[in-house]
Amino acid sequence: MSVNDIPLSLNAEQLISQIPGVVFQFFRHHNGHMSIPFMEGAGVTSAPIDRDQLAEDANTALEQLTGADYPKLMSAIERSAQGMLPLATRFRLAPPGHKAKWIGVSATPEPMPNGVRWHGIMMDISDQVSEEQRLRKLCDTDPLTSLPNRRKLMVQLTHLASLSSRHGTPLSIMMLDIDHFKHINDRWGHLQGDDVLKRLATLAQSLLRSEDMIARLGGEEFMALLPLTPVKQCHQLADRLRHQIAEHDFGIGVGKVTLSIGVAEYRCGEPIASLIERADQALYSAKDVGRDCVCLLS
Ligand SMILES: Nc1nc2c(ncn2[C@@H]2O[C@H](COP(=O)(O)OP(=O)(O)OP(=O)(O)O)[C@@H](O)[C@H]2O)c(=O)[nH]1
Repeated sequence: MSVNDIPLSLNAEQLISQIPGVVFQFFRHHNGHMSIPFMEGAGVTSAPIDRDQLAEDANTALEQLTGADYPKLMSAIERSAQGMLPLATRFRLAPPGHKAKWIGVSATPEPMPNGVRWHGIMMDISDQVSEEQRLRKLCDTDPLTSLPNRRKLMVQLTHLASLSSRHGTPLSIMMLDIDHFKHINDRWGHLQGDDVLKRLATLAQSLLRSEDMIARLGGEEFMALLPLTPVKQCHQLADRLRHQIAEHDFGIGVGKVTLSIGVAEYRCGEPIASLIERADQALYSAKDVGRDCVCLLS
């Protein structure tokens, strides 16, 4: 008997109940009313689903989606309807008392006289999303200090500079470098040097606001981004940070770890490289005038 002779043991309905996902039909009326007239399958949520209710009205259920997921899903539906393009998006499903899951949706639109109808599938993609998040974190994080790395900082700086240009709001940066770090390594060993970097990262982060970002650029060099902060305030903050570091015992005695800091403020529309260059020059000046100080180039 060939493979083709083996009778199919499942009909379409039985098959759908076996797949790890949901097959659905979604309808959006021209007046905005939404419904899910057909939905079969499993594995998307362990919470009970009122299919009759969804067949009547899906608006109420969709409005329960968390955070930005509802507007994101609505705009994906709108784009798909406008261009008759495939719908492909994801959202979080967090029914009360049940584990939150990431659901991936993929559907094809079809114009109808009174609206648009989609046929598609939904699947639990929670494992895939947490793997993506783990890899993204790995790409963006300095492994020693757990601070954001240079790559993450440049993305954030680009974003903040564009906001600052658009709204005319201040943005300052600090370039920080540990003084004579080579001596610390030579005198107390590399492991102790690593420990200084880790403790300094934690301390500096605790002294900044949650909307600020401090990143490790590499070696003993760090950069902090301070949105909505004019350079005068940034200078004061840098000085406070410098003091706290100098007075802290990093396990090798008070006063053994000091920072030189260069500060600069973003000039509306300037290239990011030139802002960094000014902060860098200010840092060189701080080193030149004797270290353990903050410099600003006018
Ligand atoms: N422990 C440790 N040391 C590092 C790490 N990355 C870079 N270094 C060391 O940091 C030292 C930096 O030395 P330099 O560039 O001469 O700077 P410095 O000694 O701080 O001198 P100034 O910046 O001029 O005050 C070198 O000895 C590097 O080996 C790290 O991840 N861990």
